[in-house]
Amino acid sequence: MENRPYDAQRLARCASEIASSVRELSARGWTPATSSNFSMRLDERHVAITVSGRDKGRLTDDDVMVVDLSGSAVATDHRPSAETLLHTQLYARFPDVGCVLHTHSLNQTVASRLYAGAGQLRLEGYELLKAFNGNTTHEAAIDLPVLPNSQDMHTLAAQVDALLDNQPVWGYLIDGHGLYAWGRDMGEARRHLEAFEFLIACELELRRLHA
Ligand SMILES: CSC[C@@H](O)[C@@H](O)C(=O)COP(=O)(O)O
Ligand SMILES: [Zn+2]
Repeated sequence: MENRPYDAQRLARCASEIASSVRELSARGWTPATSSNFSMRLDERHVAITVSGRDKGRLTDDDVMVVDLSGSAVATDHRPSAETLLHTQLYARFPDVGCVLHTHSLNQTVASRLYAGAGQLRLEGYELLKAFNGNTTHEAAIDLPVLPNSQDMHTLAAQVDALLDNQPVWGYLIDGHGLYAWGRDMGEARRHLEAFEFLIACELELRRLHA
């Protein structure tokens, strides 16, 4: 058996968890045209992440590879997600982060366009705010940041770093692009992702109704 610098059994479990979760999210239409990327922490130095360009609706365990915290591929010739740096920066900065999910749903993308000027979308007064750690009441508010898009990952990562310096957040939108959300494990990251998606949809619907 080859000697790998990470636990191969943990990789197998994470790859399976990522692939099945991603297929579910894809079935909801949140990952059009091969977009979106997903990862889980393997250990202090390694991350399991989706291979770049794969069809997320048909994702298999083999479409998940390993990178180190600088984003370099480990023990594989596969190319990691083009947005790997946006994942690894969270793992490097927060030892508690165990899973990062990035999707391109219609609601996320439309909201990112509408609120890019304001730089954030305020989510306030919703029972579902309790899906985020630390919130115990609907009488709360979360400002979901909206960052300018860039094809230069270092530019994007610098914007995210500045954001994380200023406030505790569980996710952010990128203008015309999509949503990043994370948590301590897949369950928590999905809860955050689904809560953001639902609350964003509520805000868009209220705008449509001019409420
Ligand atoms: C198919 S366009 C979307 C990509 O540019 C990117 O934003 C994305 O989410 C997926 O990139 P990937 O390299 O497959 O992880
Ligand atoms: Zn993307």
